[in-house]
Amino acid sequence: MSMVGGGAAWRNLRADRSVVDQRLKRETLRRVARFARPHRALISVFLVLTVVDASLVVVNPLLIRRIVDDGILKDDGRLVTLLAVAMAATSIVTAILAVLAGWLSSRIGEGLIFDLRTQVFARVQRQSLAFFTRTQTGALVSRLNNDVIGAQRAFTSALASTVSNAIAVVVVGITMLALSWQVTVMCLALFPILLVTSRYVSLRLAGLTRRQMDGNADMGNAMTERFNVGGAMLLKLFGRRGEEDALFADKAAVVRDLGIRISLVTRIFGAAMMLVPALATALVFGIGGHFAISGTLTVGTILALSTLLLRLIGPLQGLSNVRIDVMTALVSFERVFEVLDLPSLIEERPGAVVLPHEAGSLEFDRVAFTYPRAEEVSLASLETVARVESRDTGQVLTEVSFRAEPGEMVALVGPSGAGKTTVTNLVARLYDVESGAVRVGGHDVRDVTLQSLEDAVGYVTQDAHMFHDTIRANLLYARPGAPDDAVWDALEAAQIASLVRSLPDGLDTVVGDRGYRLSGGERQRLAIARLLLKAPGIVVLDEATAHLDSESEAAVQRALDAALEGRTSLVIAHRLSTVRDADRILVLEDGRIVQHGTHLELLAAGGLYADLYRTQFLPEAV
Ligand SMILES: Nc1ncnc2c1ncn2[C@@H]1O[C@H](COP(=O)(O)OP(=O)(O)OP(=O)(O)O)[C@@H](O)[C@H]1O
Repeated sequence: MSMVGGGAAWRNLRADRSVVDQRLKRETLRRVARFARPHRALISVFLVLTVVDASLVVVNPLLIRRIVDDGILKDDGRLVTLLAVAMAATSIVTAILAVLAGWLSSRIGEGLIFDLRTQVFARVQRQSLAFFTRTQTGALVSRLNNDVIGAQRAFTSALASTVSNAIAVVVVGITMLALSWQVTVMCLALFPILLVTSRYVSLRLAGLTRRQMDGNADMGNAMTERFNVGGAMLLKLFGRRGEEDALFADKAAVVRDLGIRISLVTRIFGAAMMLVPALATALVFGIGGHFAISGTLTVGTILALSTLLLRLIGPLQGLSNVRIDVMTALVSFERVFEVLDLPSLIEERPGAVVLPHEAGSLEFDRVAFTYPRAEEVSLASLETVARVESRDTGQVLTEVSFRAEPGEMVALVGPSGAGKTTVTNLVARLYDVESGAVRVGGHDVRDVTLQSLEDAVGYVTQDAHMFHDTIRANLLYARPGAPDDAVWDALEAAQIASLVRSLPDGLDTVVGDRGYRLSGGERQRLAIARLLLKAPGIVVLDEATAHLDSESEAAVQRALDAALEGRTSLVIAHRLSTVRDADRILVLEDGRIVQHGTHLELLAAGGLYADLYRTQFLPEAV
């Protein structure tokens, strides 16, 4: 048992036995085989090496027997030397085989992890926005990491240990029986003790380990929630240090107590692992010794038997857990497949047409919309991840119809929660309508390719996200390969060039999470520069509500003028200048358009717009 060490046995002990009760679908096995296909040459070589290595396990005990019986006891010095050299050679070959097999196993395993990871990433990336709003992405990522690694084990540890253990048990068992069937049978009678103990321990450990993992997760969650700026601030503002200390101590105590129990159970198992072979060895020498005295066994045979015995324990114990090992790996595969099979709410229709880049008009035709519920978008098996929420948010948009001709600006106004952001989300299919249609350039957005739609529509949101990367990389995200001239032109038009020029690293300044901290206004102007590089036909814009000082306000305004110039735009308006300039204003209330018209028309008509004007737009002007 040189290749698969005790580590596999330990992992087995901690494995969750409930997996064995799961019914395995034939389709899963077929898909697993499909995943393994590209690696089949490596897997075959690996298996051959494993078989050779497992068979070599009996060579040295047999050499010991010869060395004692024919060499030492018969005073044959030459034979002793020869056999000792043979023993050393066997050990060296075994060591080389182990290294080779380890290398192959990691190539297979890592190759498989790579295949699974890249496919899962691609699939998750193509999920609809709803999936990300409903799923705790951090938990999904760690869960998938574990499952991908669990699945990989099917091919390395599980496969290797099963083959190698089975071969070792057969070869060692036959050799022992051939040497002395009486002694072998008596020794084997002791092994059930080992198997029963290992079963008991694994049952206990599986439960305890699961609880410990839950406890650790609980503790981790408590820390991550409180050790970020938001959580830490809440804690300070409410002066809850004492209670928080006590709560955390409770969680930590659970982990401590479980740690002690796990260690105790582990030690019981360790003691049994030591005791059984020790008792069996006593039997070999006790009974074998008597046989030797009566002349039916040689001394060398007894020594060979006792050595073989020790090499039988690991494989026997490993085989008793094969089912769990294989099933655990396959269940991991199933979980990964589940993600790979997860349909996205936003899929491209077969035969979708390419939307022309300059597609100008935008039309909402009797649009109704309800946000999807958690169970519609997240994974059932990720029940701890998907926040179960049965509450239906109800219809958010009802009968929304309007049209923006090419080059027109339509402004959306309305009280908070009226559905303004929701309307903008439907333009680039971040969500799909429930009924009615959204048309861009006369095409229903569901009939065009996602790529061409995403190219035709550009967004600038209030809190424009930047990757933790350089300004250049963030801008080129909109148009890979754009020359520096184009980047600077966009920065100029977005009124942010002088700031970038003043930074020591210029375009190579790192922004985004933990990068150079941009102010709200700067961030929005950078986002506008990104949009200008992309140069979409339609622009969706959520104006910043945060109060900018008059200088950056003017800069943002000039940047916006550049961004909207000659483009069809849908703007969530927060500024008086925007509503004044808009070709049409839509007043939303509770998901319905209650008024529409130009600024002057609406003011004259009175009603909600006139109220909003007085409370929202007018104070800004004074
Ligand atoms: N991801 C979501 N899932 C479920 N409901 C949502 C989601 N996003 C928004 N809602 C709900 O939809 C309604 C409209 O929200 P929306 O964000 O479109 O309003 P808004 O007019 O943009 O408001 P504000 O001016 O405050 O940003 C709200 O009642 C809100 O609770």
